[in-house]
Amino acid sequence: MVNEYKVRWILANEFQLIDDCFKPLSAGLSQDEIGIGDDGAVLDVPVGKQLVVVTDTLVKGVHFPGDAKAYDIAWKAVAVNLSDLAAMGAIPAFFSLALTLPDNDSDWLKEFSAGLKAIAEQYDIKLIGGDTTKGPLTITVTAQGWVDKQQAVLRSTAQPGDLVCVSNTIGDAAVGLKIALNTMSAEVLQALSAEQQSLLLKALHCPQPQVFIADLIKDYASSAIDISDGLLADLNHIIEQSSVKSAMPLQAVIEVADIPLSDALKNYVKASDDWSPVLYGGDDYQLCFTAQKDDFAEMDSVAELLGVKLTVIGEVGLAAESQQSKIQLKLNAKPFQVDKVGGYLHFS
Ligand SMILES: Nc1ncnc2c1ncn2[C@@H]1O[C@H](COP(=O)(O)OP(=O)(O)O)[C@@H](O)[C@H]1O
Ligand SMILES: Cc1ncc(C[n+]2csc(CCOP(=O)(O)OP(=O)(O)O)c2C)c(N)n1
Ligand SMILES: [Mg+2]
Repeated sequence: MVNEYKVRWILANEFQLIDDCFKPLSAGLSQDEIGIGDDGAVLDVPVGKQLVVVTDTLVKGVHFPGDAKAYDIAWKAVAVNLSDLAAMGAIPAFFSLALTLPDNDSDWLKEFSAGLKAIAEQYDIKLIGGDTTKGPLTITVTAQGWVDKQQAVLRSTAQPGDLVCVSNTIGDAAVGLKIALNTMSAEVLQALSAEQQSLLLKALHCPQPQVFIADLIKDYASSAIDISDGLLADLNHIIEQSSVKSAMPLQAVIEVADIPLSDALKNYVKASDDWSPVLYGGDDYQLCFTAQKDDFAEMDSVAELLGVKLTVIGEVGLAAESQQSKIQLKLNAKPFQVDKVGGYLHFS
């Protein structure tokens, strides 16, 4: 059945909205390609490459606070998708945008399209289409990228003896969320300078997807995942899927003290003795990957040239059959217990 509201919305606004806000982001396709304006986009696939397709949705109140800025919402909706592509070792090329809006607020849309433009320019990707409907604010982005044939990096190919590594720092966005939602005690908040608080909020609202190390991941990582649900939960996907694929019972032994923290997070952990944002906070959009020991030094030196810090936090090994958790945590070499291992769950 035709949705009356959608029809009204489309007739009144959609074409103007698309022309004004989104069509400019489609510029730069080749003469043979078709972007925004027809029933579908038509795109060339470079010779020798495979297409990698990812999609993620952001919902108001679930993925971002109700008072988040339109610019930041747009940035994050695209960033989380580029993060998935980077984890596959793929270079992003295009994205499409399914937008559900509660009303036609032109100031909000201008800000939203400025955020889209900023991230599209930063990572050289083109908007190739989408859909616009009326309803509770929800943004779904689908992104496409390329990887050399059969070189995509999977979650399921870690091997015993591999190092477990992460990019940059972990836990910033989860503590940023505590600041945004005002759920941190005044005492702990005092341990963070104003500048540190604003860096943590930036990590939450404007994550930097690790696009620039996608090629390195492709060339050196034995498996990879991006950290959206939390370090332990996402590493657990690598361990579980690699155990199935290799038909070996794998585990990861992680040294919590080696997990790279920003100065703000060091202050937070010191003041609160709470490791949960680091271990299962989520929203990091850093990469967690495994690599053979012999490959790490070379990979790390190239990453450094690209301005990305890589850190070894543990090692993959064989688990005892009786072992309950496939991730063993240590803090300064002593067994470290946490209340839960799970990360963010939508239906818990
Ligand atoms: N509604 C769905 N329909 C089909 N596949 C889905 C759906 N939701 C998730 N998936 C697939 O399940 C896998 C895991 O999804 P998810 O946990 O969202 O991964 P990520 O953290 O990388 O976004 C992915 O391959 C994803 O494409
Ligand atoms: C208002 C608000 N509450 C909670 C969070 C934390 N949060 C929401 S969803 C999520 C996990 C990532 O989202 P998901 O849809 O699971 O992404 P995917 O794993 O599919 O990439 C986290 C950490 C947030 N970012 N904003
Ligand atoms: Mg997803």
